Amino acid sequence: MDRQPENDPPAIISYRVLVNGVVTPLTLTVEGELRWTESGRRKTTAKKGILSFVVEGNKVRVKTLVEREGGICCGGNVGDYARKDFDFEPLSDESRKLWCDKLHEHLDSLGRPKKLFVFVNPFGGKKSARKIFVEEVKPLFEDANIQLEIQETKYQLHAKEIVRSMDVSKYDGIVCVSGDGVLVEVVNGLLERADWRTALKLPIGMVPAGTGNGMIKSLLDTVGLRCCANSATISIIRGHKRSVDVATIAQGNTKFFSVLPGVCQ
Ligand SMILES: Nc1ncnc2c1ncn2[C@@H]1O[C@H](COP(=O)(O)OP(=O)(O)OP(=O)(O)O)[C@@H](O)[C@H]1O
Repeated sequence: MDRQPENDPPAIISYRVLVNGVVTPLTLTVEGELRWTESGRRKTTAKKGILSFVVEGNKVRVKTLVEREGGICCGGNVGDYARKDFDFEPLSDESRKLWCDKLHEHLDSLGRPKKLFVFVNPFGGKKSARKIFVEEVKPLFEDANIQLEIQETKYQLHAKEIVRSMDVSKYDGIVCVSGDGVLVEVVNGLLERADWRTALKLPIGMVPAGTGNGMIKSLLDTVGLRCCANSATISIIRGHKRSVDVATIAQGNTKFFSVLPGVCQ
C-alpha cells in the first residue's frame, strides 16, 4: 500500500498501477473516489462516482460518473453527471486480484439496488419517456450492473394492474419513467394488495417523463438536485431514499390513495 497525503480521505486500497502507460500511485478512497497523478497533476473521479468495473486482459476498466461541464440538465449542472470509463493496469496478477476484491467489496457495501422493475409510459408528458429511458436511463442502469425488467404501460391503469399481482420479493424497487399519474397508480396497486404492509416497503423510484413531475421535482429539490432524468437515475442507483406520506381520499365506498411530496423525513 502506498502512503497517503495527510487530509486525504482514508484509502480502501492504494497501489502503483499504470494509467495511460505511466506508473502512478492509484487510490480508492472510502468516499468512492479514485485518485492518481497524471503529468504532475493530481486527478480524481467524482465522489461516489463508481458504477461498476470489468477486467479486460491486464486492464481494469472502471465505469464512473464525472461531473458534466456546461450543464445540459434542465439548464444547470447541479447533480448532472456523465458516464466515463477510467482504465488502469495493475502491475501484477496479485495486485489486479486485490483491486478487484476491494472494488467488489466497496460496491457491495453501498446498498445499491440489484434488480428493478421499470414502468415506461410512452404516452406521458411530451411522449418522450421511451427516448429518455433508452438514451439516458438504461445506459446508466446497465453500467451500474442493475438488472431490469421493463414494462411499457399499454393503457390507463395498466401499471396498477401489474403491481397488484407482481411478486414484489423479486425486486429491490419499482421505477416509473413517467409523470405522477403512473406513480399514483403504482401506490394504489400496492395498497390494494392483501400484503400491502410488506409490499409498500418496496422503494419506488421516479424518472421525470411526464407533464408536471411534481413529486420527483420536489424530492430532488430537497437535496439540491435538478429535476432531470440523469440526476433521478443516479439517485436511484445510489439507493437514496426518502419516506413520503400517503393520503386516503374516500367518497362513499370508493377509496383512492395519493402521495404527498416532502411531508415526512
Ligand atoms: N399506453 C397508454 N395509453 C394511454 N394512457 C396511458 C398509457 N400508459 C399510461 N397511461 C396513463 O397516462 C396517465 C398519465 O401519465 P403520466 O403520469 O406518466 O404523465 P403526465 O400525466 O403527463 O404527468 P404528470 O402526472 O406529472 O403531469 C396515467 O394516469 C396512465 O394511466
